Amino acid sequence: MGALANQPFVKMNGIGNEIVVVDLRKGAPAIAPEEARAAASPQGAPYDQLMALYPPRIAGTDGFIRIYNNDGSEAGACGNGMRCLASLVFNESGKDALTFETKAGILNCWKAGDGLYTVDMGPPRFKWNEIPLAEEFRDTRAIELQIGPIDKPVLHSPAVVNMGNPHAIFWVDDVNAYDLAKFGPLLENHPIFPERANITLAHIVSREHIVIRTWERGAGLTKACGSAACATAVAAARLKRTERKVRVTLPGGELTIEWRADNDHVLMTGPVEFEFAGTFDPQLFDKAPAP
Ligand SMILES: N[C@@H](CCC[C@H](N)C(=O)O)C(=O)O
Repeated sequence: MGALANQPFVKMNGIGNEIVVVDLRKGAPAIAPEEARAAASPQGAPYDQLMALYPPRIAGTDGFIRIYNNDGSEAGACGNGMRCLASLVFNESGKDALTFETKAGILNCWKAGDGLYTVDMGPPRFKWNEIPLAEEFRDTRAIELQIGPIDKPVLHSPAVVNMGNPHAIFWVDDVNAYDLAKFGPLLENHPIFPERANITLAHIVSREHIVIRTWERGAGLTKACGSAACATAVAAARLKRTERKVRVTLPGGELTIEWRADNDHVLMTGPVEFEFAGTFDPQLFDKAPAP
């Protein structure tokens, strides 16, 4: 028996990023890739990311979180999912601040008022081997990568950032003018990204406002990707094109992102929405398709 059969779940969204939260604090094995894929099927609870909450492994933390994409792969960070999961733990615990261990490190969350939640996503990483990239680039503010005809590229020179996950950001004038469903998978799986990458189109509207659309590694087109919003804000500020605090508009809503000058951490603030609660049918996992 795997981890998810008969397991209660909560379906939520973070500005349209489809999130399923599973509370495994009573103990359960790690979720196998085929189980994660079966859980995301139409007979399960279709999601972009599944957030699995395990008992704390480090004293002083509120739990250990593992994050799964709907293709069964594991993600390091998920900003929208963190807000959703934290909102549930805030409700049950009455606490004002929470600390979770994730693959991307220790993340703190707190209530920001007006139904908003802030997640401290930690510091961004910029070195080529931290993104990671397959070859050395000394300056990751714009790397040599393009798609389309060699003399007339459709997209080119992305900034790359690791924000718990690998991100590539292409600067454009209109995020809706590109077929991201076509270019996204090509770029996500480009050999320059040995661990694949999240692909974002970003339009800088002003020094305080950016509009983005993201093709997510392991999940495809989503209405919102919180870590992409963080990565984009950081990349734009690094190029001195924006302030360190910006409003980011995504297809599903808005986030406020602040790259702190004092400790280098990136703070993401936004809402969450509860949709429904359910229980995973064990038969779903009997029929789990082979990878
Ligand atoms: N939607 C998430 C990011 C999801 C992780 C990503 N697909 C990956 O595997 O890198 C967010 O809100 O940050």
